[in-house]
Amino acid sequence: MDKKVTVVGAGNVGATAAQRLAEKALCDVVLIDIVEGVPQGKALDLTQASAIEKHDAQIIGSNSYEESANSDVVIITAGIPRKPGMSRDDLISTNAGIMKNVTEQIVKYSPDATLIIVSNPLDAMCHVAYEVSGFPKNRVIGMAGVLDSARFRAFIAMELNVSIENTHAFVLGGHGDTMVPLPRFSTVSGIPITELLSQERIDALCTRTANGGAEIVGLLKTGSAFYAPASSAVEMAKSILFDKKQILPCAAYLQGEYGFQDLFIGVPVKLGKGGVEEIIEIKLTDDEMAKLKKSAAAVEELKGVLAKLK
Ligand SMILES: NC(=O)C1=CN([C@@H]2O[C@H](COP(=O)(O)OP(=O)(O)OC[C@H]3O[C@@H](n4cnc5c(N)ncnc54)[C@H](O)[C@@H]3O)[C@@H](O)[C@H]2O)C=CC1
Ligand SMILES: O=C([O-])CC(=O)C(=O)O
Repeated sequence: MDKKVTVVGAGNVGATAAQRLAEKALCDVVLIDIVEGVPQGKALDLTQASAIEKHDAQIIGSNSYEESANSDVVIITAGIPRKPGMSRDDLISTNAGIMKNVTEQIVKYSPDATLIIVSNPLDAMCHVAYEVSGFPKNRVIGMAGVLDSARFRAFIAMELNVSIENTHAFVLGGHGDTMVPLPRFSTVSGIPITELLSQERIDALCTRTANGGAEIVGLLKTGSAFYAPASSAVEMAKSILFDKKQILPCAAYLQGEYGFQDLFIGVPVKLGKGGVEEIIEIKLTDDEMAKLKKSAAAVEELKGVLAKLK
């Protein structure tokens, strides 16, 4: 294939993302992990499945980065997931070290790649990858808003008993407890949900969305969600690889947009061959802006934790 994506971390999110990339025949895939045998075993298993799934994507597993050379996109999922009772922020010290190490290796072999960061705490990990890579801001992007919006869409479809295909939703802000679902911009066939649901029900769906990750951690007990996270990262990769210019909520590095400076946070962006090709600034109400500021303050706090870890 003429496109190549490396997925770092061959665990739940990484292996599922590799499967989706290959089975959608989007690109060749290199799957990397530190655990010996795991990326190789999963790559071989996926290759054997391709006989039945009918695609020609090459899938290679490795413990080193040579095979990743010249990737168009790199999805970084390496790191530990949380367990019940933990917040994503509790992962910061372990995952910051892993993110630094992985990013150093990636840039050595794929200096022109666009990075899609998945590891948590997401917005803080974007800061680590951005600083360590030295990449321009348009080529370091965090996956969170696509997932959080997919959750919101699922809850809207369940509530109204309509096709999830008809739903659209926007969740902005950091990927933590303070994320900001935006009902005004969340629609069913173009109709804002504010026209279709009571404020009380909307509030309930927003709360469930903000707790969407924790709800699944509570059910799984041994780790966190991975099917929808993998789908979300692949959706972003597809828009970049095929220059689709989709407008998706992603963590992007803001330099003045929405009034924030030097901060990764979820906002609507245009994703194409150039990575983040545009940050879309929508006019928010005072209440929405206050929520976004609160969410930004939580990310700022994590930036402070990162500075102390150095
Ligand atoms: N941004 C988001 O919306 C989401 C983020 N996540 C985060 O993604 C991360 C991965 O989650 P899962 O795949 O469920 O975890 P997992 O434990 O199944 O997989 C993580 C993999 O990373 C590998 N790894 C650890 N250190 C590494 C290193 N230095 N180099 C290469 N590989 C390394 C591990 O061996 C493991 O196979 C977690 O931090 C989780 O919190 C998960 C879901 C959604
Ligand atoms: O909840 C977690 O720890 C994993 C994650 O970010 C999500 O599923 O939204």
